[in-house]
Amino acid sequence: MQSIYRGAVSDRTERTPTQPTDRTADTIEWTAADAVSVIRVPRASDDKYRRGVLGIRTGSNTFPGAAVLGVDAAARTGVGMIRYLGPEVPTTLVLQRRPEIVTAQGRVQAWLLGSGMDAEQRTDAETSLVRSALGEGVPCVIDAGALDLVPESGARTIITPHAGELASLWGRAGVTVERSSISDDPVHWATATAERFGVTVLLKGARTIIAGPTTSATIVISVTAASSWAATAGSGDVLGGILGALLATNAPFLADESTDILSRVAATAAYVHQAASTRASGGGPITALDIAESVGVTIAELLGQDSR
Ligand SMILES: NC(=O)C1=CN([C@@H]2O[C@H](COP(=O)(O)OP(=O)(O)OC[C@H]3O[C@@H](n4cnc5c(N)ncnc54)[C@H](O)[C@@H]3O)[C@@H](O)[C@H]2O)[C@@H](O)CC1
Ligand SMILES: Nc1ncnc2c1ncn2[C@@H]1O[C@H](COP(=O)(O)OP(=O)(O)O)[C@@H](O)[C@H]1O
Repeated sequence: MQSIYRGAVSDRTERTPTQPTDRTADTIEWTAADAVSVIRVPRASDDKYRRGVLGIRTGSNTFPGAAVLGVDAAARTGVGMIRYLGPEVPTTLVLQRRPEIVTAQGRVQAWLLGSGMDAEQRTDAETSLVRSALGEGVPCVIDAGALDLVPESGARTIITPHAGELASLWGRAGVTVERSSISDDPVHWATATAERFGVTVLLKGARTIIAGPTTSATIVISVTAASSWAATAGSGDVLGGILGALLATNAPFLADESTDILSRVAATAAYVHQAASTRASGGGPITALDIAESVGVTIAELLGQDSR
């Protein structure tokens, strides 16, 4: 497999990612080395803008915590800047937790949209702000309460539903499918969703499945959690932040729609999330914020293993 990063970013990313070996059926299990090949290490010539700016429209006055969790996770994944542009209550909480966050509008290289939103309660103004982000043409992550807008999204979109949210997405498209059917056959449903909606799908669960829209090069990737302590409220909001940051920092490489780059970035986010969960857990219970807080050191360990 040829690295799409060849000669592009840093010494670390100029190598060819490992050829995945753990194939079962048509699915590849993502490895630490695969994940490292997608993590962009800053260079001396970088500044905050060159590293990538992530725009985040998440949270609501009902679910402000989701915004805090996603922002914190994104910041710890390593991104040049985060612009958080949400309602008043989450904005206050985000700034209390992370004073580094910029709340002014401006250019971004990727968007994270929807965690902690409720599509039923979203105001027209909020909906049009999400639509406007989707229309900018930069890569987007669509989660939770913005998933109803997937039919309006562009090709460079990654959606991050759990099985229930995916069942609702199909229901809105006129196809009734039970949540349990999706959980029973996530590879089928992730693939079918990618084809039907023309987006990259990260279907969350104990075994997370990533599938891209149909091309001859399409691969289906799985990321299997080492334990299930991450099945806790807000854990998916943390994943959204990790993914958004990885998208923003990989923005220069995302223009080529003929590659599986979006799937690789999504798989890396799921890998970092499960590795951070494992590290934070140490075999015991964790909170979503524990996962976010262990992301930085988890990435450091992944990069360190790679250099040995
Ligand atoms: N701290 C926060 O602000 C959090 C916000 N969150 C946000 O909350 C929103 C809703 O996400 P969800 O995935 O929870 O919602 P969903 O609407 O996807 O799923 C709710 C489903 O769970 C079922 N359910 C509810 N309570 C149950 C119970 N006690 N036992 C069994 N089933 C039950 C409901 O019938 C429904 O089918 C999203 O926007 C999400 O991002 C969540 O991520 C949790 C943390
Ligand atoms: N049984 C499980 N074992 C391991 N990880 C899980 C399990 N169930 C869910 N997860 C992971 O936890 C996260 C849950 O996300 P989500 O369902 O969106 O929760 P929330 O909306 O509360 O943030 C996802 O990353 C998912 O892959």
